[in-house]
Amino acid sequence: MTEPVANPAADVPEEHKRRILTFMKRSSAFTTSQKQGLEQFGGRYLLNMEGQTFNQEAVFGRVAPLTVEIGFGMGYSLVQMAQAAPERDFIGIEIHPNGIAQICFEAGSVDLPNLRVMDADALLALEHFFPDACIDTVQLYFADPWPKKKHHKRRFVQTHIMQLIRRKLKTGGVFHAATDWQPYADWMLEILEVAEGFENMAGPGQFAERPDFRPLTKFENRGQKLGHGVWDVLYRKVA
Ligand SMILES: C[S@@+](CC[C@H](N)C(=O)[O-])C[C@H]1O[C@@H](n2cnc3c(N)ncnc32)[C@H](O)[C@@H]1O
Repeated sequence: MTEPVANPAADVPEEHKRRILTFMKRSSAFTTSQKQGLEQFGGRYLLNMEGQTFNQEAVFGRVAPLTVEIGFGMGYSLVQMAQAAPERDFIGIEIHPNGIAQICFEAGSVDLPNLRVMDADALLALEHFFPDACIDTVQLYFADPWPKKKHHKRRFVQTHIMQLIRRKLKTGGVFHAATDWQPYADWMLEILEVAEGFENMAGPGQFAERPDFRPLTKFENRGQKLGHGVWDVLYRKVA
């Protein structure tokens, strides 16, 4: 997997400049479907977190098990997951404008009722938008591995971020991550094995079997073509 390429023209909001970011903001011209995605379906699928607190009943018209995906990329696999699990609600969080527009198009094209999307840094969304103990699953698939040592601080899986996720998960809720970058897989295992309030669902020190419910993502597919392996970790919040 390659590191994201910096786009000097991309605008970085002031509040992001002072924090360690887990992403590099980049964007390209919208395709016709991406334009259509925002124009036709943005109103239905985009959630605005400004001054708001998440209320599942108000957003989805029901209370159902809730999955939040951090960094869904173009969103194809998240749409597939939501289609395959109509009994659950899904919220995808992404900062890549093309991905946000694309997922609106994909979801709108199949009239998907159980998905919403946030154009936000997931760390800010988790901290400010979601109440504590409201999420059943947080998933993080093929997150940027930030392979250089000086960038390890930008990896999403960090001890303090796992405690933020723990706070937002219900007891019994699950954190699920997958990566095709072995050093990041080892890094995640090392952090999660000692993370307070979590237990490894695969057994101490073990990676999990690839679960059937996780569709092949765009980056997983890319990794497979490069001959990379894939590592899943599944941790349950126990307290
Ligand atoms: C390597 S891509 C993987 C995309 C997708 N999950 C896949 O497997 O194809 C990682 C994505 O995470 C997004 N991302 C990274 N940090 C994020 C954050 N703090 N909030 C929202 N999205 C983030 C990036 O914009 C990027 O699209």
